[in-house]
Amino acid sequence: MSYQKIAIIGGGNLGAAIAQGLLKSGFSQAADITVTKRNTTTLAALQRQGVQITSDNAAAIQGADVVLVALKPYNVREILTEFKAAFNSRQLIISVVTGVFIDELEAIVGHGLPVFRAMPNTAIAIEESMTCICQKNASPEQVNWVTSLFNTVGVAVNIEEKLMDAATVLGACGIAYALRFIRANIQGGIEIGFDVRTANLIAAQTIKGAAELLIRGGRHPEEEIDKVTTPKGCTIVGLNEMEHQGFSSSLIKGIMASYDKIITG
Ligand SMILES: NC(=O)C1=CN([C@@H]2O[C@H](COP(=O)(O)OP(=O)(O)OC[C@H]3O[C@@H](n4cnc5c(N)ncnc54)[C@H](OP(=O)(O)O)[C@@H]3O)[C@@H](O)[C@H]2O)C=CC1
Ligand SMILES: O=C(O)[C@@H]1CCC=N1
Repeated sequence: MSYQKIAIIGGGNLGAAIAQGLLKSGFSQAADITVTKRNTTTLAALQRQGVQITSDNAAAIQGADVVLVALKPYNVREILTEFKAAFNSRQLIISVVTGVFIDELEAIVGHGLPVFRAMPNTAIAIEESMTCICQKNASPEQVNWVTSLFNTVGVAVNIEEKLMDAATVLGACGIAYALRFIRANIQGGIEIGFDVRTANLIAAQTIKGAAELLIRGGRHPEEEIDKVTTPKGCTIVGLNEMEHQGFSSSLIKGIMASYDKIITG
């Protein structure tokens, strides 16, 4: 089993970020990565690093051991169907497309190929993705290979396909939610006296530290919150005011709205 040549079909925000992560981590050599897109001008930076950039999906798929599909949900079926003749029985397919089931992809690419769905996030560009993976038709070796790919560019976890939509909301959309939380901290920080650059640094590093406390310590957030909330102190006053304003509730409702959008289309 040799999976060296990777074709990323759809080099947009996520496809390009995956190529960057594969390069940066050393998982792939630039010459082994091909990225496709109709307007290739936006991929000049990858091209300068030696990645093959093309609009020729058929050639990219034919030359690949692994075809990683990063197209939009609304045109993925049509595009894969157009190029279905380019797939062969030795390939492995990975789709990062939201809401498109393995059975649908399998029916298009044929050959009984191992088909994976992966849900990374844009932090894959800096090897810090959280990636949820599920699969069909794959051997344990193939599962290990795909898992190790995503572990190289962050942290990977294997889940059941029925949880992929939830993984999309929590892990992939979650990047935007976390960044909006950081932005709100910056806005508050400016109001209490910091310039934007300093507020940005303090907010981002503080949130990174909070996340690391959970990841390294394996703890529940409330255990760490208890260590910060001095009785009669300023933290609990701030927290309670945030909750009076619906902080946790608004986040949970946002997560549910996002999930409903995937389910209902
Ligand atoms: N962005 C994110 O954070 C995440 C996205 N996803 C999923 O990943 C997928 C991609 O999302 P995202 O990268 O944000 O979307 P983008 O729109 O940025 O990327 C899709 C790319 O596909 C290209 N494309 C369109 N038609 C073709 C074609 N015929 N051949 C080759 N390329 C084509 C487009 O470029 P052009 O028009 O130049 O061809 C575009 O750059 C989606 O399914 C999304 O749900 C999953 C997790 C996170
Ligand atoms: O917003 C979206 O639909 C995509 C899926 C996950 C992140 N971005």
